[in-house]
Amino acid sequence: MTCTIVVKIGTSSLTQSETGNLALSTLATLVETLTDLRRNGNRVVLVSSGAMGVGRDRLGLTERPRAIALKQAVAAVGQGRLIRVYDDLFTTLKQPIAQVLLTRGDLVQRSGYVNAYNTFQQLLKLGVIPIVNENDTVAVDELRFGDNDTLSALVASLVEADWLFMLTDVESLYSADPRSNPHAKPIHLVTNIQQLQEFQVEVGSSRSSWGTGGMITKIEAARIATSSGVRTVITDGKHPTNLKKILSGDAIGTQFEPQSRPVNSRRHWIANVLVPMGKLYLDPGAIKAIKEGGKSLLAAGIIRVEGEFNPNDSVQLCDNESQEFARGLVNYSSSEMQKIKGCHSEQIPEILGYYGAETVIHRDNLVIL
Ligand SMILES: Nc1ncnc2c1ncn2[C@@H]1O[C@H](COP(=O)(O)OP(=O)(O)O)[C@@H](O)[C@H]1O
Ligand SMILES: N[C@@H](CCC(=O)OP(=O)(O)O)C(=O)O
Repeated sequence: MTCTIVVKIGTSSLTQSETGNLALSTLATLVETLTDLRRNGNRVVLVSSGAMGVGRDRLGLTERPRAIALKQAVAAVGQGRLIRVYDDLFTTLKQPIAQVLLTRGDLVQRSGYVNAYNTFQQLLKLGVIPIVNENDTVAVDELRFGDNDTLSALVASLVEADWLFMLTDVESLYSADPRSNPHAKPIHLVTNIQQLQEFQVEVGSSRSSWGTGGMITKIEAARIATSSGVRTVITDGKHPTNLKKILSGDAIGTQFEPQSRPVNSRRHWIANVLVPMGKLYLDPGAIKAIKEGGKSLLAAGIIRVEGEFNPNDSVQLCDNESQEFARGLVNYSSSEMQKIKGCHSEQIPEILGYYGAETVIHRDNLVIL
């Protein structure tokens, strides 16, 4: 059976740890594997990190740049080089590729999201393998994905993938960071993300010298992807041929099973793509009505309002322990919300001086996390 496959490869797998040079044999094997998968009728997307690592190598920098302008300049140097190498390798096999550089800002407008969806569909229909990276050279902090693990999960859900593979420098997720804990045990199957608490998985802060995020962003990516119905695998990037074995049923790496009832595209966009601009703290009655009754949020249930936002912005809904349990699009600005919080809906016209929406967040614009 053919399927849609997104493969994310991290800097740690693309480069040699001792020299920082490109790991050419890994790249060549990856290119051969992806081309084979494509020729067998699958739709394939590659999310490749490496702009910073390759740019650093090209410029002979020995330390990770800290200044934003320098980071953006290094990424600009590296991205061109990286795509050139990919194009040379894929062209040897007569496989067309496309470069797709995205920032979160490109997807936060619903129209931008739909536009990106259409472009990916067209590329995949043409038999092209899109190679995606964050547009590091222009991305500003508030509108960055920040790491390619999150980007790959959002791309996987955007293209309605069946599989997301995150290739890294460890064979799987372990019960603890294997770099610092020699007794860490591999985890083979995660049926839902909450299980990681039961397994008492510790996520160390270590990451490869040019990687971003470490294991924590891979777990968050697995949460996003599985909630959209995408089966997710964390596995070793040094052996890309394992992708075929995993697709044929071998239990290699860590597999995260997709949720049986994935959220639809619009809800996924609200929950994972939009950047929340504020927080609403709710009373227990409102929390219960939303979580158990699937109801809209009314002003009466709001205890506290944080942040500055406008109508249609996304906000986080939190309980009194500051735990976020849902996200939604508001019908009122933060200054209006400060005035109407705790009030009954009938009082709103009198307080604000006009008739606004009856609900603060309509249930169609609310997603339980
Ligand atoms: N529980 C864990 N299981 C496996 N690896 C972990 C864990 N906690 C932390 N890590 C670290 O995460 C690193 C991989 O992340 P990163 O360097 O960002 O890779 P990449 O460049 O592939 O994105 C591993 O080298 C490992 O040291
Ligand atoms: N966009 C950045 C990659 C950021 C990132 O997530 O890196 P990694 O942890 O190596 O996957 C780059 O191309 O260098």
